[in-house]
Order: sequence, then C-alpha cells, then structure tokens
Amino acid sequence: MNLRLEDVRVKLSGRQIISGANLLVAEGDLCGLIGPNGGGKSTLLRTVYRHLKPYSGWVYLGQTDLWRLSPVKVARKIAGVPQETRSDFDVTVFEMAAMGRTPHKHPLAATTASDREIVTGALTRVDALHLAERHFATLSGGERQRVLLARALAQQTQVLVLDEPTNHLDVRHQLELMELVRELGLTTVMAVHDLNLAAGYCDRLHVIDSGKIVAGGPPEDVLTAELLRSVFGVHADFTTHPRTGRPHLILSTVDGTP
Ligand SMILES: Nc1ncnc2c1ncn2[C@@H]1O[C@H](COP(=O)(O)OP(=O)(O)OP(=O)(O)O)[C@@H](O)[C@H]1O
Repeated sequence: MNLRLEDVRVKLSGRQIISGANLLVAEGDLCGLIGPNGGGKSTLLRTVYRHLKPYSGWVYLGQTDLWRLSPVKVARKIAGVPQETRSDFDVTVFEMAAMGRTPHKHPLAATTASDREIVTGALTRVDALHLAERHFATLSGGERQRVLLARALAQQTQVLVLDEPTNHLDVRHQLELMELVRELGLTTVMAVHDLNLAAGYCDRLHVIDSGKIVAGGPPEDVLTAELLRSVFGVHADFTTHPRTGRPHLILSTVDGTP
C-alpha cells in the first residue's frame, strides 16, 4: 500500500507550518524525511498518523483518503512512533507493547494467546523482551524508544511512521533498528537527523525546510554539497561506505572546521 500526500497545508496557532507538501512513498519503500530543526518534519508526520488534520490537501493510503477513515481503521493500517511519548503511564513494558493489539480487538476483550505471541515476537525483534516485566516509566530513553517500536510492530500494519526513532539509541541499536525497518519491508516514512543513517538505509529522501519540501529522490541525488550548504548550513565531503556502497558524508562547518 502506498502513501501519498497532496498539497498538504497545516497551520498551528495561526502560523503556517506546512505550506503545500507533496510526497509519495511507494509500497515497501523506506522514505527518510530530513531537514533542520523546526523545518516541519514532525508536523508533517502527525498528519500521516492522523493526529493533526491539514486545513487543506489530502493524505491518501492507497486510493483512500485517510481523513475519511475512522481512527480505528487507520490504526489497523498505520502504526506510528511519535518523537515524545508521556512516560508516566503506570504500565509494564509488556502491557505497553500489547497496546499495539488494541485496534484489532473489541475494547473489553482479553489478551489472547495469539496476541501474547505477537507482542513477545515484537519485543524480541527490538531486543526488549528482557524488559517485559519492568515498568515502562522506569526505562531509559533508548529502552523506551525500542518498546514503542515494538508496540508499533505489534499493531501489524502495512505502513509505519517513525519520528526520529534513533535519537536516544546507542550506535548498535541505531544500526539494528535501521536494519530491522528495512527487513520489515513495510511502506515506511521516517524523520531522521543522522544523514549517514538516512543515506545508508533509505530508498528515497525528502528534504523539508521552512515547511516546504525542497528536494526528493534517491539519497545519492538529494545529498549534494549545495543542498547541505543551503539547507543545513554545513560543508560536506563525500565518500562511499566500504561495506554498503552507499554515500557516506563527512561534515564540517562551512568555514571548514571539522
Ligand atoms: N502548537 C504549535 N503552535 C505554533 N507553532 C508550532 C506548534 N507546534 C510546532 N510549532 C512550530 O512548527 C515548526 C515545525 O515544527 P516541527 O516539530 O514540525 O519541526 P521538526 O522539523 O520536526 O523539528 P525538529 O528537527 O526540531 O524535531 C516549528 O517552528 C515549531 O516551533
């Protein structure tokens, strides 16, 4: 199932935050959304997991207008991991991950053996099964992030929306998360700050700056020295990753200081 945004516009507190975004994520593709702080990545993603209604424009899931579907129907098709999640839930890690099963069940239905198996599998995939009995609120930022990804996996959707899923993770877990997301083969859109992770794993990148998508395409086409200077204000030298053959960036400030 592909995901398509057409001329999406969002205002918050009377301010234009997204001004006419067009984006296509092909079925099974991993699309990275990159851009400077405040550019509009999270805001755009919130329109995809149905937290924020654009005042104009469309978000299509396949042929269906997302905003014509009920929240439960959307939750069966799209799983999201937001950037910040309240940590004061008084639930265990297992219970938190099991919330991913909610859209598939009657509100009062008990957790079935099949649900438990799915949740256990999801926690295992993010290397968090050993935390299952801990209270979610007591986890570190990175542990919490992995559990929230497990909750999204337990939702068993075709589309995954991830807002900076690697920002609290140690280097091994960052790489493992990117590998996992690729292996899943879902239609995925992910905001990401680490340009080398974006270049190394994403099929396509879109650059969002001041609420506008200013570039899009395969990483090797998008990540040019001119773009990195104009959008991020940094100097980039390029090399090729010796194992993956993907572009690898060496960044410095524009005056050349590493
Ligand atoms: N409720 C709000 N009212 C007014 N402005 C808002 C509101 N929420 C976000 N903004 C502004 O919208 C702009 C885009 O924010 P957003 O969080 O989408 O950016 P981002 O690209 O995800 O940034 P970051 O890389 O820092 O996470 C920012 O200037 C932010 O201050």
